[in-house]
Amino acid sequence: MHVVVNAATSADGKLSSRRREQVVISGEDDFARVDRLRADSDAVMVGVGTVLADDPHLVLDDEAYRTDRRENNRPENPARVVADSRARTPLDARILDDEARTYLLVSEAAPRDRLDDLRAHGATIVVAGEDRVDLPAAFDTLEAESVDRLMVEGGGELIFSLFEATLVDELSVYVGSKIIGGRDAPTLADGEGFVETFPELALESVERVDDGVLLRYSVS
Ligand SMILES: NC(=O)c1ccc[n+]([C@@H]2O[C@H](COP(=O)([O-])OP(=O)(O)OC[C@H]3O[C@@H](n4cnc5c(N)ncnc54)[C@H](O)[C@@H]3O)[C@@H](O)[C@H]2O)c1
Ligand SMILES: Nc1nc(=O)c(N)c(NC[C@H](O)[C@H](O)[C@H](O)COP(=O)(O)O)[nH]1
Repeated sequence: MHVVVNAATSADGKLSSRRREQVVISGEDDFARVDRLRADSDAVMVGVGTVLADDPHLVLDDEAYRTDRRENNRPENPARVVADSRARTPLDARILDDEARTYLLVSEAAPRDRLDDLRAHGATIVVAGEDRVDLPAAFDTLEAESVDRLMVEGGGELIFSLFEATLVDELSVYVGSKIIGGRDAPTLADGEGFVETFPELALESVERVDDGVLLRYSVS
């Protein structure tokens, strides 16, 4: 599976404020680029922290992309994937509507009755890992479901885990021209952090977009 991580950070590397509420960092052109990336993917993934903070919809904005996918015998929208160890996704989350298929990756620690409720709201449950989602195992299941190209939209906890598990092939970061600050504000890669060996990136391109900079890296 090819995994592309995309995120928008402030100039000081934050994904949002210390209140963990969504901050709009991208401009119009960057959001259009994100929509294109989604359209080119079989599935779009976030962590449950992002579902709880932003309630994202994760479907395509541009009708032309939907039409194009339909004409190519693909689902109108990419599937949605949430890493959600304890099945905390709210039953009224926007990702549970019927506009796209939604996979919830959970661990064995997720309460059974909660999983039944989420299934009844249309979710496809994938159990992988004892206490936390075992991402490599869950990705094998997604691959068996024809997810060959996965786009990850954050947040920082999930992105760190993906780098830790060496699952990332490409990273694009839009760096917007604002400062958010806050030692507890989420950054691009949170988690435990690396201390001895660090994932190395190869810078592929640098481009001015809106009022910021788009950095594209491949991961060796
Ligand atoms: N600017 C951006 O591009 C952008 C993108 C997405 C999110 N955000 C912001 O990021 C914040 C949310 O990020 P976050 O880091 O709190 O949450 P997150 O979205 O990274 O979700 C983390 C949660 O995922 C679950 N999870 C399950 N298995 C996991 C695993 N193996 N590794 C890691 N997590 C696993 C855990 O419950 C964990 O708490 C919000 O404030 C949101 O607004 C910004
Ligand atoms: N590219 C990008 N630029 C931003 O400035 C920003 N705040 C996000 N945040 C990502 C987060 O996951 C959002 O919640 C989804 O981008 C919302 O997606 P929807 O429009 O609801 O489909 N992403």
